[in-house]
Amino acid sequence: MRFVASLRDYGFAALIDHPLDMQRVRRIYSEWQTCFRDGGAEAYAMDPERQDGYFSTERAEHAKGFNDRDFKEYFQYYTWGRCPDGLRQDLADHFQQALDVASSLLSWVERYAPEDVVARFSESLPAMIAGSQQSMLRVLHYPPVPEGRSVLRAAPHEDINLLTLLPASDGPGLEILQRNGEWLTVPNRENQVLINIGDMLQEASGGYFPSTTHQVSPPSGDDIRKGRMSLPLFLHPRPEVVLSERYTAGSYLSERLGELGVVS
Ligand SMILES: O=C(O)CCC(=O)C(=O)O
Ligand SMILES: [Fe+2]
Repeated sequence: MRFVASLRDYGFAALIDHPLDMQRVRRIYSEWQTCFRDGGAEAYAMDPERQDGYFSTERAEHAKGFNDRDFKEYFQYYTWGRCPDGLRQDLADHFQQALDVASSLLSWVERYAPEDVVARFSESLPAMIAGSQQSMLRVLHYPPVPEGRSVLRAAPHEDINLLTLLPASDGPGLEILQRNGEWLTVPNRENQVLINIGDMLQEASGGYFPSTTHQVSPPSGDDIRKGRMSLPLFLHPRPEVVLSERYTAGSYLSERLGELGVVS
């Protein structure tokens, strides 16, 4: 099946035909753009313990191994977390719909993975994320690049979680690192949804599914003064889920968050 083959080869796959409401995604972009611009998110400053809320450009993570923070601001939404009232419904609805899609995708991954890889999974992949309180939706805004400054929008990194669902952004910039060491620009088709493997699925599959390095490059040419919005959903297993002999999802996550400069 081509979807699973692409995940195996690239760590990424694109879905064109899917049930996600992309009109809602575009509405989320426009309403949150306003919220970030008006300072409405600032009342929800991120909680270092719980990790929900608003991360300003000063609080944003830096990729593992990088000292400079990415030039971005974002809001981390959890089903149990804080959110401005008027913006909650769309996030909650999108979260639920994307979670359902992700569950189906994970069952495909399992169906088309080789037997010896499936035998490693301590439970079925959809069951790992079912009822998890750790899955998180991130409303991301990359501000226009200030004149004369060179910034990283998202430095090269791998996602920590099991699987990520990334609906089309409102602008280009995403690139993935190919096995030949060259960056590949991912076409930003309006209604597509990208799926990528995170480190936890790489760990649980004994490396069969690669967690591919990706980055968001700064804009150039006419786009230089444009901001960019995106909306990744990071699917996390329940903390007690055994990923491998070395890690549970919980032990893995706390080790990795320490590396991102977002927990004290
Ligand atoms: O903004 C994007 O397109 C990708 C964001 C991303 O890779 C991340 O937040 O982990
Ligand atoms: Fe990422």
